[in-house]
Amino acid sequence: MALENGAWDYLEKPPAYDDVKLTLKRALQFRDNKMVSPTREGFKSDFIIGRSPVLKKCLDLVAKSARTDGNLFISGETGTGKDLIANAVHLNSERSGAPFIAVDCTNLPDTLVENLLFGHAKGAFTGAVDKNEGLIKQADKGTLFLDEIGDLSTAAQKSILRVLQTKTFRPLGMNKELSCDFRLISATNRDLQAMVKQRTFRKDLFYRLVTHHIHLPPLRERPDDIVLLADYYMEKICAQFGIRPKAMSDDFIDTLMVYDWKGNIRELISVLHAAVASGLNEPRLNPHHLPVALRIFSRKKTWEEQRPLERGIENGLGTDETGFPSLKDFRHLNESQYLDALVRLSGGHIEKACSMAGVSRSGLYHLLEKHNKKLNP
Ligand SMILES: Nc1ncnc2c1ncn2[C@@H]1O[C@H](COP(=O)(O)OP(=O)(O)OP(=O)(O)O)[C@@H](O)[C@H]1O
Repeated sequence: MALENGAWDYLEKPPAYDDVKLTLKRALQFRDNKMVSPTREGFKSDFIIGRSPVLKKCLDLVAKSARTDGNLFISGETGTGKDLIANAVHLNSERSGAPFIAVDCTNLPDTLVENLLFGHAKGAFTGAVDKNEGLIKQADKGTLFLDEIGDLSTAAQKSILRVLQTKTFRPLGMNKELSCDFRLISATNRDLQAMVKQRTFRKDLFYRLVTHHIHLPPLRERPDDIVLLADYYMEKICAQFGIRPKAMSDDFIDTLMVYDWKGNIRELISVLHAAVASGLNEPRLNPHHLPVALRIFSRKKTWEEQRPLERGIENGLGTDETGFPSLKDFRHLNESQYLDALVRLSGGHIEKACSMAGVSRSGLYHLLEKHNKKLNP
């Protein structure tokens, strides 16, 4: 009844910490998506997850670009969402009622490019028993998305440039030119500017492509988005498995946040799939459900980041000036290690812990909160 009357979610008593956290996170994300910047008013983007400042900036550009009709070029590492953004631009543009035609330019043989893009007339070559409408004609009034444009051969670059300049093309075996009206979006994870310098990509084509340019940041540069994406995809993946969404422990999330995500969001989705499969019968996922290579990477990185400080402490601060910790860091780490030992040795009993440490209850809770630790981890 409560849900029917507009409640966001409900929690069963006694509420588990993870459940409260998950529910609050979802509610905050929902609120954030509603409080979009004025540039994005009316822009449909609830399928694009993330609220890091860098992503928000990109989305403002995406929304602006959707309102215009100039060619858009999207760059970014593999798996950062170039395809997703191209779709969002089309969906939010005036061309959304017409087709969105995507072409993967990887490994397109020269012999096929013209036929694929421009189509052919009946009898144009042996085997052409029917006429074939090429992708450019299919994208008429809509959007043509050339994915991995950096992989186009020189010959194909020339053909595309001509279409962009004249807005006409000629199907194979036809003796007249046809006109076309499409918006071009292109994307690549290669450094197109460097390719122009090396003369492996045409400069004139490059300038035609980049009326608008959006660069999607890699996931490791927006770690806050990792948590939101993990929540979003955890729910989806669990729904695919036909199970309740699994909670993720703080350690699990920390491990994800430290990883470098070379395959970006695509890699995150596949890691979550693997984790769900590995912890299928458990309500909460822990780091041991993650692939070993990922855990080793994250552990090593955390260890290396902490190393100068820990080394300093282990050596009684030694004599080496390099990596000498600030007093604040030194105190913080000592305090944190002290709390770990206190929690362990007191067995998590508050009275015992207070008496061992000689602090008040509120003092101990304050310290635990400061270090993001719990008495009963
Ligand atoms: N911000 C996001 N929110 C939700 N899902 C995302 C987001 N960004 C990417 N994804 C998802 O990540 C996966 C990879 O995204 P996409 O295929 O768009 O990446 P790409 O940059 O085009 O990769 P490639 O260069 O390899 O073609 C897709 O499943 C996509 O839906």
